[in-house]
Amino acid sequence: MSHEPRAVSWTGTALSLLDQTALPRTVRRLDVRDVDTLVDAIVRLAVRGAPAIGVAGAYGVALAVAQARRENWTDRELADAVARLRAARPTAVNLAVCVDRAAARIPEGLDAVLAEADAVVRQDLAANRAMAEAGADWLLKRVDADRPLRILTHCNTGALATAGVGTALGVIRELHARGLLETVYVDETRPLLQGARLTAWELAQEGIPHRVQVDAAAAATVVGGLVDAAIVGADRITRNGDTANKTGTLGIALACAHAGLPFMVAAPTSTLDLATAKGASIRIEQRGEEEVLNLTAGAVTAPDGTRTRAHNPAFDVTPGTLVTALVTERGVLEVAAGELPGDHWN
Ligand SMILES: CSC[C@H]1O[C@H](OP(=O)(O)O)[C@H](O)[C@@H]1O
Repeated sequence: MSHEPRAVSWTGTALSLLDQTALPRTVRRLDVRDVDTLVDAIVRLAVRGAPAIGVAGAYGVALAVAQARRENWTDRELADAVARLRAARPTAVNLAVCVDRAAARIPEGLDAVLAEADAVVRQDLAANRAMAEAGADWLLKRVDADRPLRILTHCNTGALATAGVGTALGVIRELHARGLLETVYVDETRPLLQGARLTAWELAQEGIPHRVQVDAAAAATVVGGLVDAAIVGADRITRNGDTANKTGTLGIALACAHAGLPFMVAAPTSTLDLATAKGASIRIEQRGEEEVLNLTAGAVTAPDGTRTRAHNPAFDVTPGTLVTALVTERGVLEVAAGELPGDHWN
């Protein structure tokens, strides 16, 4: 799949979302014309992925301005709608940053808000391209293999999570384009299966060789020498390089450290939260227990929810000391070796 059709696009009067809850079985778009429908779409991951929800948030401010005009909202009502949009999901920093960027343009009118949202898209497209190149260059130098590489990835970090070719999946696409990718081990990424449903769909569309594995297999895949590196995305990176990403990421980083393999994080600088010193301060989204308990595979269901509870943190935090390389559009930092984002970018 190229990055068309895009996960998020503005039609001129509505926000068009590729409904990621329906993929891969059904490809359908949602035309969203009001803020609370967009908030709901973000909360239930119809649109998801840190950069993509940043884009949706920026255009969501334009929806709010148009809705305010249509429904004669007061300034307070408009501000409240923007606040609901900004708070839809707490961990990915891109949402708040991009909503704030677009909201700052409200006094100039709808066209200015749309121009800011368009700029968010352009910047993410360019960042994706830069990260794909830089990440592939760094990894090929680091691994120094005379053969195509085997990569493990987690969740979905591709065109469905960004405005372009992806973050970690952009690096993987670049390796494939250079003829230097043997295969991708794709963690299914329970409970919502972003890997098995979305990453597999993107890779299959482009004939990129891959195999889906249960999340619990990731450590043995790494330690067993089946891959040369792991590349993941991020939702929020603090000043010391601590990285919030989809639950399960920390285990992969620990396995890579144990196996002496590169653990790479690919994220645009729009995912950096340099105002936060370390990962312990990141608010981790706690999602509904039903996502864990409603096991759909094999029609197995967990015991009655009244006694069987579930723990469903949407993300975990990987210490920067386990991040071999942080790939951004501004270059690659070897965080574990002491090159910290907070020291390099203000
Ligand atoms: C391009 S990074 C996408 C990032 O967002 C995902 O989370 P979710 O599917 O809950 O939005 C995951 O953490 C990915 O690494």
